Amino acid sequence: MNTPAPTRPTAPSAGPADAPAATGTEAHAAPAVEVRGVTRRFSSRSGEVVALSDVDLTVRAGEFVSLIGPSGCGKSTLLRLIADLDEPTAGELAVFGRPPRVARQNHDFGIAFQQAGLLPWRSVRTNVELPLELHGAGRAARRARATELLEMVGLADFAQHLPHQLSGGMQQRVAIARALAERPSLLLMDEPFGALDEMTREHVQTELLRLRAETGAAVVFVTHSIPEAVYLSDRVVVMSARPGQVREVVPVGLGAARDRSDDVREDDAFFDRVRAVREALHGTDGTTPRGVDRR
Ligand SMILES: Nc1ncnc2c1ncn2[C@@H]1O[C@H](COP(=O)(O)OP(=O)(O)OP(=O)(O)O)[C@@H](O)[C@H]1O
Repeated sequence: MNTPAPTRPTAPSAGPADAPAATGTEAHAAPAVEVRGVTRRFSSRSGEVVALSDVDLTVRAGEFVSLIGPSGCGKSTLLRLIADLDEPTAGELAVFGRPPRVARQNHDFGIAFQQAGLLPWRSVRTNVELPLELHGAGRAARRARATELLEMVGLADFAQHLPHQLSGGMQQRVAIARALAERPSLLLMDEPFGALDEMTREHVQTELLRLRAETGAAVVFVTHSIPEAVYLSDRVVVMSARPGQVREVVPVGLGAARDRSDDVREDDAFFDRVRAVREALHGTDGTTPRGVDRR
């Protein structure tokens, strides 16, 4: 069961006009992601589910955008459409100006999901090398890139370990390193830190900000945590209960990712933005929707 559908949002604005300037190092003419009038219906024996209804969203190159909303409002569905793991019933999507399928073939994006999804029989190093191996990179190039990435995520000393010898947070860092292996200009992340304890989670959030500043990649990040969305993002896209629509877009403006230290979490500006996202989520009944975490 989901919370009752809220009233139709007033003028949801997720377009380029309100997006901050791209912060990435790589200049792209086209936005990282463009979603125009996207609807996704699922049919099953028990009837039809409208997961997304007429969604518009633009994510600029180098921008960090979080998607937050009640459980079942279509966040994962939207991410899967961007990643070419599914197709819309209506509407159009583009990744750097190209159809998602072409973007996938060009390795324009990397994906990290809640489960780190590492292959248990492969070492940390060879897990990170996997996408390069699948796409035909030579051994020396793979090794060099994996070494660089493991240093970047602070796991150079664990290259020979197997995944089960690492903590959950370390495994998630390996998954992020793997997602970055082919230098994607876009990272698609679906609750990547959802299974981590609070301290580890804050640590990997800070790490992700640093990596994002270093790589200049745009990020689309699905989360249930309001503070996580605020800490990480340039903008937070608040979605309504099913059928998922963009209810409101909250600009965060806590400064450039590379300058955002842990102390930001104690700032008045941070609490102010947390409150703004919470209010956008509340709907008409004043309660936090199911599946959204106030912590
Ligand atoms: N392959 C599918 N077949 C049928 N229904 C689906 C399918 N995928 C998603 N749905 C439905 O679409 C709706 C949106 O699902 P989705 O997983 O995108 O929501 P979500 O916002 O990511 O949820 P949560 O926050 O709980 O992870 C749900 O009602 C779900 O049951």
